Amino acid sequence: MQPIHAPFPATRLRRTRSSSAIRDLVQEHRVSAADMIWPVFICEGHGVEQPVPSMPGVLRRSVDKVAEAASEAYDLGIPAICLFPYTPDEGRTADAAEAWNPDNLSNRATRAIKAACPEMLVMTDVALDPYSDTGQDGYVVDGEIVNDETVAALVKQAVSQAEAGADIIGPSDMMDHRIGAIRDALEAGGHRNVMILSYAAKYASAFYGPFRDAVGASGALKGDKKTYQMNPGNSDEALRLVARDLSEGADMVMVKPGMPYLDICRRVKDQFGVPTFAYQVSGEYAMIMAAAQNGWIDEERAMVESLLAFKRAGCDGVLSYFAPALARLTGGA
Ligand SMILES: NCc1[nH]cc(CCC(=O)O)c1CC(=O)O
Repeated sequence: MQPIHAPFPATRLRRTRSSSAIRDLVQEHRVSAADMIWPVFICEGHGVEQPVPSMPGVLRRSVDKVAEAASEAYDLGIPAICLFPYTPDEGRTADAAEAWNPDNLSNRATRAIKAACPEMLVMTDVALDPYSDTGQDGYVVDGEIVNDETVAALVKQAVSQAEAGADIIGPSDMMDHRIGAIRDALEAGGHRNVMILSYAAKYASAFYGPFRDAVGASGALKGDKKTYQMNPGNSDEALRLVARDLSEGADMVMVKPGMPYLDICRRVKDQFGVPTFAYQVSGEYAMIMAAAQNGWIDEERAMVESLLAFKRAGCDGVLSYFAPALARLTGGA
């Protein structure tokens, strides 16, 4: 795009910045509750709301409390919530069988949210890390994260989530061919309208640290995730992953983390034109909150500015722990 540009003073670009009214009128991008998917942490118990120390303002909630919070969030204009279970070490096994238990924490929370607020879209996480004794997203055999055996387990996990009432399945594991395998199983099981939001371009990132505390995975994790999550030095590879996942039946795609990867968001949106999301992950949230709590930046302004960046980069929506705070600030959809 080449803007027509008359020489000064015919053109004074400050004219359209000269009052709040004109600034609002010419604003290109906006972010509101309607753009948000809210990630929440669930724990066992009743009436539990437990702060996550490395994520100020974020709680682990028991199923009853998560259902309550989901209804409140929907009333604030947030259309979707994404569930992450906290599993204590004793709940983790070599076969990760809890992942497809119809009564596991995630599936109980899905049913409770759907009962309390049927309109709220429930997104669930497909990966073995909350349930594996290694903290890895896949099975480990002789030190290798084995792909195909893991995919078979992920399919069982995804089907159990769909049966519990999940609207959006979010495979975050980065195994090859899991989207195709899950899509086939959903079709075969009659779950034709269950959507898949693929964590298509998920990087092996230092910014997941606080999340691993929140779900109890920090102590469990052995090694790193570099043989399946992406190398932060790559971007063409992200486009190949998105193309592959779309060809296997993903309805929507995600780039993760968010702020360090806005170039990837833009390339994905430009190249594919599909519903594109970014995950502003735990470490990004923690950085902003830590600086704000030290009085070094303004929390509200930094929050809005960081979320607006995703819209400008071409994202249709954002997964962010700031969702309720943004919704309260902007007054809903
Ligand atoms: N399947 C794991 C998973 N799903 C979402 C996150 C991170 C989210 C965040 O940091 O907010 C992770 C962490 C990881 O890959 O180790």
